[in-house]
Amino acid sequence: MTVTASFEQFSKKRGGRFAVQELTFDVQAGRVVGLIGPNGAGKSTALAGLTGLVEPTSGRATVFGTDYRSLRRPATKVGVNLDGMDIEPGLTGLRHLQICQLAAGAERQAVDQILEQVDLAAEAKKKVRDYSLGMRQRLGIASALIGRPQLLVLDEPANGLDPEGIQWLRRFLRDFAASGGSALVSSHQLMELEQVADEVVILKQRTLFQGTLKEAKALGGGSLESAYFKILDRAR
Ligand SMILES: Nc1ncnc2c1ncn2[C@@H]1O[C@H](COP(=O)(O)OP(=O)(O)OP(=O)(O)O)[C@@H](O)[C@H]1O
Repeated sequence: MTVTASFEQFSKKRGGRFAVQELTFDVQAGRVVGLIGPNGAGKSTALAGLTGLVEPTSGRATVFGTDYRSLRRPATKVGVNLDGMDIEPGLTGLRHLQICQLAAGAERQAVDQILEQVDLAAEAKKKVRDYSLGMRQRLGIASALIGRPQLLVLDEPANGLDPEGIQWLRRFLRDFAASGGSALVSSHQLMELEQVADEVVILKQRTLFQGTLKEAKALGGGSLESAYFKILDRAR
């Protein structure tokens, strides 16, 4: 199995205390891994560490066996959409994606293909300020896809999506994994994650659980949500 992302004893102190402590797990090709935990658990910090936006205090987080920052054309390997990666509201969706395409060194035709893929072709010439939250979310995913990466790192991708959008995201992630891609996805939407993840990591500064979705659900009598609350309760 090919490991596409790896945390090895990854720890990060923020504001004098550990936001994440000794996080260790791998993401393998063809797998969707869900990263869950309460607000402030360190999920965004872990994803930022993986994508070179924060330096670990100790340990490592790597993609394809190396630091994200040392990848030559990172967007062709790893597609990233994190919280706070705001899109300039005065640009059209099309223009935003063209800029991403140039920055990624991707082919020009990728822009139209990916707009189709995320169902935004009809709204591509609208300004981002006139997009709904769900449309902005899909544009963010489009930006992550522009370099045709093999690994996706997505922070709360289901936020703001309507039921159709959620269904689209689920199908998209399953197809992406079926074609050999992998994804590390943080989410608060446990019911949603239950539909899409192969593996689950529950984080609250430290790892409280890691295993397959099946193992997690078994702990909660068949429900990821019940397992999640049980595991958090035990850790109190
Ligand atoms: N730039 C920062 N400076 C100082 N502390 C920070 C910073 N960013 C995050 N933190 C702290 O690190 C901890 C983890 O935050 P983080 O955003 O990684 O959690 P999260 O699991 O993504 O939360 P949420 O689900 O609310 O998005 C929190 O205690 C937070 O206050």
